[in-house]
Amino acid sequence: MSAQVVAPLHDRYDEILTPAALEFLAGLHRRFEPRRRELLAARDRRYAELAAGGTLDFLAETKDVREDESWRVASPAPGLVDRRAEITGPTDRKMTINALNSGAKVWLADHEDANTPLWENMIEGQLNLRDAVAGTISFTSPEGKHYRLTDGPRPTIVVRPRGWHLPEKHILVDGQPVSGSLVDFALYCFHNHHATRPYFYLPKMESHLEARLWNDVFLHAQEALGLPRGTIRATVLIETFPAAFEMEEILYELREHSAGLNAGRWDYMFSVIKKLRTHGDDFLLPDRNSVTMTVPFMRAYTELLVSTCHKRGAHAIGGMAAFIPSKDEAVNAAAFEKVRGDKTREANDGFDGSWVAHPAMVALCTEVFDGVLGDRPNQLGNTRDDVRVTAAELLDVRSTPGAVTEAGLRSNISVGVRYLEAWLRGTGAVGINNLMEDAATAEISRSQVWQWLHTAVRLDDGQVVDRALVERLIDEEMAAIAPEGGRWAEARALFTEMALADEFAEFLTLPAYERMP
Ligand SMILES: CC(=O)SCCNC(=O)CCNC(=O)[C@H](O)C(C)(C)COP(=O)(O)OP(=O)(O)OC[C@H]1O[C@@H](n2cnc3c(N)ncnc32)[C@H](O)[C@@H]1OP(=O)(O)O
Ligand SMILES: O=CC(=O)O
Repeated sequence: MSAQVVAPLHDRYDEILTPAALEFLAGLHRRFEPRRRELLAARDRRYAELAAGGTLDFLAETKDVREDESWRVASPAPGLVDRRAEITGPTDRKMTINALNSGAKVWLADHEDANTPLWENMIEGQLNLRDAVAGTISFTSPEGKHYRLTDGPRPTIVVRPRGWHLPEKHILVDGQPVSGSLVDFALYCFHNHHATRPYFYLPKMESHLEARLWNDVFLHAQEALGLPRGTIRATVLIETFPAAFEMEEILYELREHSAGLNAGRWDYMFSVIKKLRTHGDDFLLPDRNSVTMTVPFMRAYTELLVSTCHKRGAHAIGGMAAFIPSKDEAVNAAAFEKVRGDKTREANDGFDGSWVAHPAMVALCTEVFDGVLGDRPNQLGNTRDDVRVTAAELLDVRSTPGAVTEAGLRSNISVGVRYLEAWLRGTGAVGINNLMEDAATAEISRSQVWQWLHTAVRLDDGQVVDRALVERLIDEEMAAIAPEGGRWAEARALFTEMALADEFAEFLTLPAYERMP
């Protein structure tokens, strides 16, 4: 039996949900679902060890991989040699065209954190990707503005599928929901491998064994589709605390298919909070917006990422500065200055390129990397032999300067509820207070509220965070938002539930997905 679709089939959905594509997906599901489940259970076991007082360290059992100087990842694939400016964003039709016209070298086409896994988003996203790859995509907005692809070089498309934890409840195999990761991977790969090389950004992995699972998925897919080994390429986001201790092993597992690593800073912060949320002051971060990339634990992580990548011939791609353009001139100038500073630090540290959230920032990122790369397509030769990062440095969260404040608590509440409201409506990335907010940044906000409450943190003004305070601030922040229409009541209820519950929700997207039609 093939995969079964249990959701409405709108116009053109039959072009994506073809019998052959569903058969391919069902084959992947049957082969890999038991391992996916086992690896998710392994995450839980590892967390239980941490909660019981354990710590993170480089793995003893993979020492040989780290100490073997001889191996390298595959040479950079066509379209992925020069990655100095990468734009990220959802795959809705208008933004797909805007991203492809942006002048970036790469477009991260996001089926993950900048997207809501609403059924329509997922399937229409695949249609948009297919039309984009074919070069036929166009769009007319409700206001009558026409969008089409401009002439000139276009970014290489790199699709970010959902993480291993997310199910796709609208497609069943043998009565079970399939993995969202496999749906996004399979449908894109199946429909586009004739016209383009299938490239991916892989999110939220917690171990090299999860990378091994992806590698086996690639091997199987290549064989099933008649593609030469190594055609599929993947850049892995190092964005969980455990993965920072396994960067080299992750490259090794995917070496035939590797296109490097990316420093997914926002999810990384979320993971630091999540994994050591009950460990007290040693792992207590100050207000979200005060944690910069230059604090010791973030610096250790990015330095290790660049040196690990370049030692193995892999690209190191920088992360997202969340400042976005504004209509207010002063705010806009400050946003560009902050992004310039961030990209300059990354380029000087040896990154080969970096991310921007908005087309208006592509030129800035390009200019900064041009300044360091010049005519070279990347700086893989900058092996950063000066870098030595210890486990203790990766774990040094305690040295992060800054305070936990009522303003920070309020901001976390306000951002968390606003983001959830947009998410429930089907929008996965929004601008709030001149910052790009997506699932990763919102995860930090709601996790800090949980952590500060459940460990009774004392704010800088002496107040202790307790249930009464959080409930009062939720009331006040909701009053300030003055919500009308939309899905505010559900967003507030979900945020409150996640903030106050004894059990920490592993991902905000899981309970939110249950509330989605
Ligand atoms: C932590 C991480 O995982 S980061 C990676 C995931 N996050 C993302 O990818 C976020 C990407 N960015 C975005 O989604 C958007 O920039 C937002 C939501 C933050 C702001 O979007 P808007 O409010 O539409 O911004 P703004 O009004 O300035 O946009 C101007 C134009 O640029 C377009 N645009 C803005 N960002 C993008 C983008 N990333 N890709 C393509 N087009 C974009 C808008 O669609 C709009 O087009 P139009 O003029 O043709 O209507
Ligand atoms: O996915 C990227 C991040 O910063 O999180």
